[in-house]
Amino acid sequence: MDQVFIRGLEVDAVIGAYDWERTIRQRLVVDLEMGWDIRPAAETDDLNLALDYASVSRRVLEYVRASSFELVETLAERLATLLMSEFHVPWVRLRINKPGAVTQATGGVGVVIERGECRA
Ligand SMILES: Nc1nc2c(c(=O)[nH]1)N=C([C@H](O)[C@@H](O)CO)CN2
Repeated sequence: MDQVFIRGLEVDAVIGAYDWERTIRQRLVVDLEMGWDIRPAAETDDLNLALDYASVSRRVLEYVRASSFELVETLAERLATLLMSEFHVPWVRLRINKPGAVTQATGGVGVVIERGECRA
């Protein structure tokens, strides 16, 4: 299946399991790959038939900024559910990187999840 992607979406949120983390905002970086048949949009050159990466980005930023979960796992699951229900995305691969969490992990730490069905 075709994909629409968003890479390196940076947003600050309350996220963390420890008491000190509940009082600060920390940087998260979100990467999304979303299954989407791009042919209807390509054939008509019509944004209404495309999965609008700008709209998705705005919604994800709004949701993450307002969230305050302890685990990146919880945030990842909620975001996947949101994308599938609000944007009718049939399949999503989602990475949440919390780059400041482990100083020695220079590439960051976090989770990658895939949800939904990726039809061929
Ligand atoms: N698998 C996870 N491990 C850890 C998480 C998490 O969300 N998922 N969170 C923490 C702490 O909040 C950490 O980021 C503080 O530095 C530890 N491990």
